[in-house]
Amino acid sequence: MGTCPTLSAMGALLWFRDDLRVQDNLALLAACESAEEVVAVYLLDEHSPEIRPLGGASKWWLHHSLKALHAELRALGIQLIFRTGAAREAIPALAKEVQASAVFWNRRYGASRAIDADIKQHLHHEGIQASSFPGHLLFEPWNIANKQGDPYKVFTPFWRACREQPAPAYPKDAPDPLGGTPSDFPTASLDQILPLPTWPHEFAQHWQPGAAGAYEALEDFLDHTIDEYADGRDVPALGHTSKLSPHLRFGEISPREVWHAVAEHPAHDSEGARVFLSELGWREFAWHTLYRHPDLATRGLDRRFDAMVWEHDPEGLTLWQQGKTGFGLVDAGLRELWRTGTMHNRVRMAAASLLVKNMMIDWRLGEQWFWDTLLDADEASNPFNWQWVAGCGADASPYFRIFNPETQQKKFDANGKYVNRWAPDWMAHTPVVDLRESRARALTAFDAIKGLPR
Ligand SMILES: Cc1cc2nc3c(=O)[nH]c(=O)nc-3n(C[C@H](O)[C@H](O)[C@H](O)COP(=O)(O)OP(=O)(O)OC[C@H]3O[C@@H](n4cnc5c(N)ncnc54)[C@H](O)[C@@H]3O)c2cc1C
Repeated sequence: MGTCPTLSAMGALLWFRDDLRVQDNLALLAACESAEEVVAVYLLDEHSPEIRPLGGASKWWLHHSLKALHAELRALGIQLIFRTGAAREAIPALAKEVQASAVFWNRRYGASRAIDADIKQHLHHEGIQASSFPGHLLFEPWNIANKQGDPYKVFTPFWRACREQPAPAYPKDAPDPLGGTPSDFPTASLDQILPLPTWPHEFAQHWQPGAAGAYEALEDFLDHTIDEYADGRDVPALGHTSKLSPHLRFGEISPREVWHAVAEHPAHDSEGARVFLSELGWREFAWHTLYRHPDLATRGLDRRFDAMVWEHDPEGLTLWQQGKTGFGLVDAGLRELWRTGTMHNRVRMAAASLLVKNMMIDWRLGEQWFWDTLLDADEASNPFNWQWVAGCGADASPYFRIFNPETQQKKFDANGKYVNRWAPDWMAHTPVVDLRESRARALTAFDAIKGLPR
């Protein structure tokens, strides 16, 4: 197509969002099957009110992930255009600019659904076909409900209901390359739309964004770790988890691919496989909860928590963010987070509990810090898990169950390997709270709201 200013009569626009892959990408397949020419776009939307602007760590990941996707699409004969703007205006305008006869995308499940619905309507009005496909979940949220047709509020029956569904669709291969060279529409550069943040010095030592990195992580997990997962997943120094979360977050691999890779593995009947799939179930539960509660990041599902009186403690928050709380496991986790863009799940729970329950700092402030620093931060799992720890979420840990960070350290890092790796100086910091007193204070605060309506 060379420098052709528009697509041919049967050209399609493919809109990438949280699905940065060519394998098992239903929108990409449909576009390639139905159109003679395809042009793709990634729109960085920081303007639409329904969109939560990405945190710094996520931008680092996204930059590298889009670079990898750009090359993969080129090999298929598809140009990936980079733009910025509010999607309601930018996508229909781009569809017109390239004279696309159809626009394809994979679904989103948070507040941004409203944007997609508006755009679909607008495009139809303009005589442009708009088609959406199952996105980054195993089961569409509207298909999982209890006998009364209500969404599940507790994980075990939710996951049982999911497992009773037909297995998630078998993953599809990438399409064959389209004939011809990719188009040459005007595009911003990746550096323009997503300049790399300067602070993540170490991320590249730990991560390889893009589908190749995702498949490597999956293979490594299946070859070496799945057998150890059930017991090892709770021990931060072992690293016996899949490290798939940022890859899943940006859709470089689909959960269907992960599901079927486990199902086909010789260990598919093992405890490790069962527990691992149920962790994918928690991811699913978080997204299904967001689907019903798009305000998950700002309001506790348990409305009693609207009345909770939190401490105003900016200094305490800073000490926590910097990993200087004087509690080894928590400090190690927060420094691991800053340096590598991740934190082990067990430590996330202990760190969040110290902030919310012992320090009595609003869970939303911790959630925002994780949003900015986690590479896997997503709009469902992050607030869902913060609410879980705080005691106001779905199937949450009750407010009165307060993690003791010292006991957690003794239990899950008995030899000190993890703490010494990330925060060897932790003892130099004065503990930010007295554990016994702060626990009593938290319980009193909960007593004050527990009689209110949920
Ligand atoms: C306070 C807090 C905040 C969190 N924020 C996020 C977040 O923003 N994004 C995120 O993906 N996970 C989040 N988690 C969940 C969990 O810590 C990470 O998914 C996990 O540590 C990622 O490592 P892994 O890929 O090696 O996980 P594995 O143990 O290998 O699990 C496999 C996959 O299951 C999913 N998963 C596992 N546990 C959970 C869970 N509790 N909730 C949702 N999905 C889960 C992830 O996609 C993960 O990649 C949070 C947990 C806590 C306690």
